[in-house]
Parts: sequence; C-alpha cells; structure tokens
Amino acid sequence: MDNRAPLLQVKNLKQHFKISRKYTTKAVDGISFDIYPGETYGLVGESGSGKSTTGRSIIRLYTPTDGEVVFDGRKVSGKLSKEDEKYLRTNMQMIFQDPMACLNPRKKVKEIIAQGLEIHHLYKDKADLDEKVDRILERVGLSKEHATRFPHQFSGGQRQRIGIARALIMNPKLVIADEAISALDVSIQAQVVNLMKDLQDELGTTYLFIAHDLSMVKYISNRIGVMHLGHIVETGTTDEIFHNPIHPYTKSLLSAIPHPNPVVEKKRVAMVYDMEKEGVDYTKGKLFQLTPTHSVLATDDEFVRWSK
Ligand SMILES: Nc1ncnc2c1ncn2[C@@H]1O[C@H](COP(=O)(O)OP(=O)(O)OP(=O)(O)O)[C@@H](O)[C@H]1O
Repeated sequence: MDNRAPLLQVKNLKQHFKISRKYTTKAVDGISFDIYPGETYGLVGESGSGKSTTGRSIIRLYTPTDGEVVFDGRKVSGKLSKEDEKYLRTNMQMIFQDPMACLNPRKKVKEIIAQGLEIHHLYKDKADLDEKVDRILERVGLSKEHATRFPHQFSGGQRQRIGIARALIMNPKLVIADEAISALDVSIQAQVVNLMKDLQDELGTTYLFIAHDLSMVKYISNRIGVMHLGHIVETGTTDEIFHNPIHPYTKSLLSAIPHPNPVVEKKRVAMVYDMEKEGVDYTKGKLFQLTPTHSVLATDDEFVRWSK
C-alpha cells in the first residue's frame, strides 16, 4: 500500500436525508476510504447507490449526518477558518455529468473558466488572466478562439472539456468527476478519459471518478470502491476487483459488462444478485481484509460462502 499520507480520508461518512416524519433515506451509511496523491479512485455502483451523495458530501455541498472527511490534513466539515475555506474551495473541484446544466448559457467560455480565479483573486492582472484561460483551453484540446464563444456553440464533448478546464485552471489537488463522461457518445468518452489521464500525468491531480459504467472505470482507476445502498461492499485495486471479486454484488456488476467480442458476448451470463434471497444485511457486516488493498463487507458466514 502507499506509504504516503492520503490526500483524502473519508471516515465512517453518513449522509441521511429526512424525507418525512417517519422516513429517512440513508443515501450514504457509514463509508470509509482513502485516496492517495496522484491516484484515481473509482466509485462504482448502480443508480441510487449513493455515489453522487458521497462526492457532494466530500465537496461540502451537504453537511454530513455523521463521520468525517479530512482533505490534505484539514478537516472538511464544521466551522472552518477563512484560510481553510479558501484552501478547500480552490483545491477540490468537481466536474459534473451534464456540463450544459452547470455552464451559465449567458456567459462566454472565458468568463466561465476564469470565474474561480477571479473569485479568489488568483491572477495578477487582466493579461495574466487571459493568458491562463488561453493556456488551459489549449491543454484541454480547445483553442483560444473558443474563449469568446457561448456554451451552446459547442458539442457535448467540447462542453465537457470546458468543464474540465474550469476545474483544472484552479490547479486543484483533487477533482471529483461525477459521471463526467456518462452523457457522451462512447467514442467521445474515450477521448475525454484520455484527456483526464494525460492531465493527471502532467499535473499530478488526484481523481475521485464516480461512474456506473465499469469499463471506463477499469481503464482510468488505480483502485475501485463498489458501492451499494449507501455502503462500500468491496474495495480493491482495479486488478483485484476485476480478477478476484468476492462480493456477489461486485460479481453481478462485472457480469453485466458487455464483451466486445460478439462470440464471447453471446455466451455471457449476467449474474443476478438478490440480497433478500441471500439474506444480506449490510449493517451486520464487517470488513474482511483479503490483501492490504482488498477488502469486502460481509458477515462471517457470508465471507466463507462468498470466498469459495
Ligand atoms: N437531496 C436529497 N434528498 C433526498 N434524497 C436524496 C437526495 N440526494 C439523493 N437522495 C437519495 O439518496 C439515494 C442515493 O442517491 P445518489 O444520487 O447519491 O446515488 P447515485 O449512486 O449517485 O445514483 P445516480 O447515478 O442515479 O445519481 C437515492 O435513493 C436518492 O433518491
């Protein structure tokens, strides 16, 4: 395992939403994971498993119900000093699924991208700001001619590049990419993921990559956390998750990935995970450590059964 201090520590994070007097949704129900500098941690799971809520709690869009998030040695929740507040706002950035929904349609691309630097006064003068915008546009595969255009004048893939530029111009330590490529065509998805990888190599950025599509997660992640109903049921290196999955939920997700070879694809059998039938209750499980990097949430009986 990595000897360095983690960049992000999520400790027993809970994010519950009170829906009515009687009903509370436990969107995130006590998850823990660390992310090390320069790595990509993929958070996967089907819709409603709590992935977005996790990302949003980390970046402080929500106040956690319980637990703790520590970023670069600084506690993220609670009352923060002005300095910590600024540090977090610049060093943690988020890229969202639908760039159109979060790019102001009335603003030019250069205004959108420069906004973070302007708010935090992170530029010398107007010329410096323009230069920074031009440079980041070029880095994400757009050109300075694009700076004066409006979001609607771009394709989906280009708009996602604008979202990436807006996040990366802050030179953040952590980028949370929440289904950042899900809305794009498959060929464009690969382009955007490659761009994110290149920028990571160049800048050393750390990613929390949230997605339901395991094939892209496999390609970009060093480690993966598999999330279901507010719990991380299995975590491991990408190799461990893909080649030695233990939890039946992980196995069912893997078995749902279409195979590119039509002959193999024809024989693919999707595994069904029926947790009621299996009698699984995540709140009764504990973490079983298979290797220093691979662990699974299970009761004693389940662990014996699932590891066979
Ligand atoms: N602000 C909220 N208020 C109430 N319930 C919420 C809120 N945000 C999320 N939820 C609920 O929490 C659960 C987890 O949602 P979340 O969006 O985190 O899952 P997800 O894995 O990211 O799925 P998706 O990919 O569909 O967004 C869902 O049942 C959702 O309805």
